[in-house]
Amino acid sequence: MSNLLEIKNLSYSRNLHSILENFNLEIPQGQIVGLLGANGAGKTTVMRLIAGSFLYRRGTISVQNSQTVAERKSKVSFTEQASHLEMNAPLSKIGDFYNEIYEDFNLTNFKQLLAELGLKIDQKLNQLSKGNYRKFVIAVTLARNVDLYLLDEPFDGIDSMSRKKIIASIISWKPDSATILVSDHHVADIANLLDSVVVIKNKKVIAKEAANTIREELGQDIETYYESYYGEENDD
Ligand SMILES: Nc1ncnc2c1ncn2[C@@H]1O[C@H](COP(=O)(O)OP(=O)(O)OP(=O)(O)O)[C@@H](O)[C@H]1O
Repeated sequence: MSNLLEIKNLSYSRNLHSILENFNLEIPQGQIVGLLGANGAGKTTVMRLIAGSFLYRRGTISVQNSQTVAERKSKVSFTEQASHLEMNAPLSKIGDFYNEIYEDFNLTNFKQLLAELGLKIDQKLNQLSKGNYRKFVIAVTLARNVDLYLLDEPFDGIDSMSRKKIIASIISWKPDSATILVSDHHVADIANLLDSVVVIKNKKVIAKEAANTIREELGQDIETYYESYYGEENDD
């Protein structure tokens, strides 16, 4: 299986504060991978670096063998890109807007995802509750046809029954070739979605394991596996 995402020896600092050091990560095509770590571990930063919203000086990031920011941007759909939208616009207009700016946007899929998530196309963005807004962000992110989807805490503010429904929608929507990196603090809730997990701590990937191995060979659930690595960050 070829790697869709390859991050090699990545180091990244912000305002002289080192956030990632010699960070390495490989993700095969077609997998749904949970990016786990405590608050401040660097999950959002890693996604911003992959998506090209943050620039790095040391190391390499390649998505489907593309390393330039412009090429990566065309291959990645990131939940954070759904910001700075016209809040007074109905979802139909936002769909049309995305359809104009992204060649890979699939309007039919967008409408279908909205319907599956219980949202109406004529609702205005500023009329959505926090949870429904998050559902819209998931729909607009997944409606692009790209190699890699970055979902940063996509279920934040969504009630647990809706989470289950959304996770079922993602599983049924996902094309075999699509790769998803998803962060979430409610590990148990997303466990069924995941093919593997990656744990970030002390600026690095400290653990990476297939979900099947965790369950069948280690005899643990994913939350217990994660908790065995969770703890205080080193203050170095
Ligand atoms: N502008 C900044 N200058 C310096 N350090 C920053 C800046 N913004 C973020 N950081 C630091 O970067 C680190 C990683 O933050 P990041 O948001 O990526 O973590 P996270 O794992 O996504 O956290 P959370 O789970 O709380 O969302 C944190 O230690 C944070 O303090």
